[in-house]
Amino acid sequence: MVTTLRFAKGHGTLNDFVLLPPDDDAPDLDAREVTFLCDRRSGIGADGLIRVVPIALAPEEIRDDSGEAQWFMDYRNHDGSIAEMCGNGTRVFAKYLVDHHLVSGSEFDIATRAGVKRVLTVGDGFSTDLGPWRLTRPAEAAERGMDSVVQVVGAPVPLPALSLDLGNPHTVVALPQDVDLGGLDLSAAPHIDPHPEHGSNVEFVRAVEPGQVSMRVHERGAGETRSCGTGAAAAAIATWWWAGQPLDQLAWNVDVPGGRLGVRIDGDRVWLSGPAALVAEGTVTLPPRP
Ligand SMILES: N[C@@H](CCC[C@H](N)C(=O)O)C(=O)O
Repeated sequence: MVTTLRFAKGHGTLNDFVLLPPDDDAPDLDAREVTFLCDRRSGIGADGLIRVVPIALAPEEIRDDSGEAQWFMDYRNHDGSIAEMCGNGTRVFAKYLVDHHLVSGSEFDIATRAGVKRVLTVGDGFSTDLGPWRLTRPAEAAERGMDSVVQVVGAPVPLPALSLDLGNPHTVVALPQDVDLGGLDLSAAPHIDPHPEHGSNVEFVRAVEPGQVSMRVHERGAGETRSCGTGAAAAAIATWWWAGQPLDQLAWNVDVPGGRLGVRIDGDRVWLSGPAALVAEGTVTLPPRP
């Protein structure tokens, strides 16, 4: 049987996504089909895939916890694995909902596997309440500021890192001044010790000035990407944590290869803001199932 799907393509600071519009008849995609769609040569090409799912068709555990949300962001990584959350994805998802008149007003909720997220329209982009953040290993983080080490090609020695949970897992490395951020080789996954049970996104961060960092990221399930929204939030929170949590430094600019993201730390919650763009719509035919 030939399956043809409608799709849209979008990005947030060059973290790019294939979006599949609401479609009652669309089949559940397996990992092979997700990787086909995300492949940059044989498919459309993207860091991840987002299905736009009416809340009534979302899995029961998502529906039960969906509050006012009318839409579920079903997120898959480039390799077909499921991720709990995608910060840049929430803005591109919001852009799709707004442009297709699927929501009204300038504030609305979207359901994700990491809970309901409120999105606000701001300027030419969106701001998302990513919700609560937490230190993955608070005792070690409080005592030493670090809880793991990361080995990466381009750094001479393993580098201390801090693990954070933003709904999805992050390991943030503060780059020493003598290691060049641009010189790191992120073509292979950095090695984390101890290895997180469910894997981790890994952010390499250079503090530029108070309230500003530069970052590169290796994403779980996708490899190096030009941006990661939850990663930017983790990078800002970790840098703020290492600085002693100063109350006059709650707003951060995070520069990534794909542009600039804003992060605002609000107690145990965190907000992410930035642009979102839709660049194409079309149809695509899936390879036949074996
Ligand atoms: N790019 C995203 C994060 C996508 C999921 C991540 N790769 C994971 O597996 O947790 C973002 O903008 O947050």
